[in-house]
Amino acid sequence: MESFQLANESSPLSLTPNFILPEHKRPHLSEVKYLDSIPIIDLSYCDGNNPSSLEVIHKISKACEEFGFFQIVNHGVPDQVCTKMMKAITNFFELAPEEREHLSSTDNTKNVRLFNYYLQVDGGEKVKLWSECSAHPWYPIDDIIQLLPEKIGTQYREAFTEYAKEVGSLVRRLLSLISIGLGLEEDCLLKKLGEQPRQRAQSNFYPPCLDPELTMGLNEHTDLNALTVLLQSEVSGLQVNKDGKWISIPCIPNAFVINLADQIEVLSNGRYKSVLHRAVTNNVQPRISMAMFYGPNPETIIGPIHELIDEEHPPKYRNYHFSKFLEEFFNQEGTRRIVKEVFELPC
Ligand SMILES: O=C(O)CCC(=O)C(=O)O
Ligand SMILES: [Fe+2]
Repeated sequence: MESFQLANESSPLSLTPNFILPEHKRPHLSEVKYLDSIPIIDLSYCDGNNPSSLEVIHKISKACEEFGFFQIVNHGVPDQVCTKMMKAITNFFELAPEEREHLSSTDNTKNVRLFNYYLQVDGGEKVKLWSECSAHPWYPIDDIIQLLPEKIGTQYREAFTEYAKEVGSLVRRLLSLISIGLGLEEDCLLKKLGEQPRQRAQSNFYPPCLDPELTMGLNEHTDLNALTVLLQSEVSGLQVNKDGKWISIPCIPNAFVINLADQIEVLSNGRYKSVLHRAVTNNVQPRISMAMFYGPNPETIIGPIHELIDEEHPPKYRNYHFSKFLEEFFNQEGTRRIVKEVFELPC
């Protein structure tokens, strides 16, 4: 790949000191585990109340308790819909910097924006992360299309419209399987997350880096929404924290990585986990991922679901408007965010 230039920079990306993390923030790649990974769940025979569905629900429930993450195969989203989406994102990040720079903004209240994460390290200095991210809502798609150069606008519109429709159905299906796994009515989580959900897409581009040990693509974080459906290119880089150790997530063609985010941890009263994950860089190939975030509307009240509270399981979190959660999340920009903990009740 030719050298990459971040949209908000004036020269091609290189490993200058403002990208180099202090020792204790580095990925320490030699300590990462490559063998045990998150469960891979086949959704082929999972519809209605047949015995194989119950088995799948059980696997999902176990994965949600133990890992907060799983991959799904045979999920019903046609391969070509995913391929087209990946191609459109690739073309987007291949635009010349001057064709993307008008999208670049540090204002995190902007609906559509291109940005580069940073980490505030000791002494207040900002270290940039080795990635560029583009975020926009699922609907209306015109919010982003009108800002894209004509030559990729049509392609992006077609790819994303189809992709968002498919992922939307998949999310509803997953939310019902997860609800059943929690012993709830199948539409419980969908209803709790409410009308007009906050649905945002984020594509992440990680250019190759000369020394992946010195940089991070995305710093460790949990997702702030309820459920994330992640599509990744055929290059690994995603790592999930399990019992304090980082494990690498293998790339499986046409699979999705599903991760539970903070609002499901709260709704499930801590039974299902929203787990720390991060993306590391590599020195060979660029990597692309797209996260489809599904969360509540800012006006929605989130708190542990009544049916999941009893004497043995007292509420772990207080109820809050999701807007308060968002406010706290954005206030912690640049740090290793600790957001859901702010809403925890004393035990
Ligand atoms: O690139 C990845 O695999 C992870 C992306 C991610 O965690 C996110 O966008 O929240
Ligand atoms: Fe994430």
